[in-house]
Amino acid sequence: MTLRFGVVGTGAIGREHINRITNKLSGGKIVAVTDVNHESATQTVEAYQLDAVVYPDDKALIADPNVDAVLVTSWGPAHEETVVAAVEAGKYVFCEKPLATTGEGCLRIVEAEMKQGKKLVQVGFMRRYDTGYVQLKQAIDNHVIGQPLMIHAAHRNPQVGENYTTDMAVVDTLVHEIDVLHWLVGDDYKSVQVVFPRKTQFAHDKLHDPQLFIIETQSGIVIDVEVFVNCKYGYDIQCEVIGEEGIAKLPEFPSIVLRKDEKLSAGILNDWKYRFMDAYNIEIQDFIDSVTKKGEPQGPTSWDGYIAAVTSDACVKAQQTGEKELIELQERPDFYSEKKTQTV
Ligand SMILES: NC(=O)c1ccc[n+]([C@@H]2O[C@H](COP(=O)([O-])OP(=O)(O)OC[C@H]3O[C@@H](n4cnc5c(N)ncnc54)[C@H](O)[C@@H]3O)[C@@H](O)[C@H]2O)c1
Ligand SMILES: O[C@H]1[C@H](O)[C@@H](O)[C@H](O)[C@@H](O)[C@H]1O
Repeated sequence: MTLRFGVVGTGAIGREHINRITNKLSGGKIVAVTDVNHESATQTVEAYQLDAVVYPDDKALIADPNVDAVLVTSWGPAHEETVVAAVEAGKYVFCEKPLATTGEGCLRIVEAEMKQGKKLVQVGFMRRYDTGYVQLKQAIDNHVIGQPLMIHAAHRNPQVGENYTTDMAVVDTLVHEIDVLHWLVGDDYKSVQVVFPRKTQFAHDKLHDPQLFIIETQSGIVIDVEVFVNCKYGYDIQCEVIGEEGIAKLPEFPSIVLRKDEKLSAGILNDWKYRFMDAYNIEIQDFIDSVTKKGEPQGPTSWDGYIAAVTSDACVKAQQTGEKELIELQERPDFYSEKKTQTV
């Protein structure tokens, strides 16, 4: 069976996903597209030579009986409305982060999905599909390093644009660690505190950069994540889990090692698109395969989207108050229980 996708939002990542579904992966086909910028949608159909209908809006696209799954790659604030409408129409959804910009918005999606009686939604937290993170999780799950006690992580971008503000360090950047780290250790978050070190001269007025987030889990694991989005030297993702019996570290992105001009050197990437290229391919292939073969996506769920939204809210609040803020989640419905939710 071919999974027929309708795409809402033909910007940067929308086009990347269209390209991978059309030219790299198997079992999926783009049959419809829409974008508030109509020209972007028509140009995308031309550029990728798609046999796809261009719809005026998401409602018309969702109503197309040829659309089995809706790929939501519009701006974050538009996600909730599209996802709820698609789920109510019984369509599968692959939604880029954020699932919705608030915890309440995510809960509305959760309710709509539970009403349908089966999982329809996968959230685009691609790091769970990155080989390095998968290996880290295996080491933790197989007790190779004993109980995890601490995690040191860093999320560094070479630079960001003028429109990137202090809160975006959470909702745009830290959100990846928020998702992947609780999955890694199988624990829920309890609290967060933010420390602002001396500001780099390369950050513009509306951005405090770098920032240090100290997050505690329910079982007492302490996680520190440095978010530094004008680090200059490259795109760099670090994660080290300190356990009772050893330490497990995320592998470096592969690079040849040069011996030249009296120097020993290895390359560092400068763009997130390359760092997680394989993970994006694997996550969308997994969505296609699990929906077509098992009738349900098996990746990050709407509940994971909810956890990320509530945690993001607490992190932004902690940025503003300077206090330790509690991360208070509602009880996980049985529908999303860990046993029922297969992990990658
Ligand atoms: N998983 C990741 O690593 C990752 C990476 C980049 C972006 N993202 C997420 O993907 C989403 C899109 O990011 P982007 O970089 O492609 O942005 P973008 O601005 O390049 O593209 C967004 C597109 O959505 C369109 N759009 C906005 N509202 C719409 C609506 N209501 N209906 C239809 N079209 C609409 C815009 O016109 C634009 O073409 C964001 O939520 C972003 O956070 C995730
Ligand atoms: O939207 C991007 C993307 O999510 C990247 O993975 C992250 O490193 C960037 O900080 C963010 O701006």
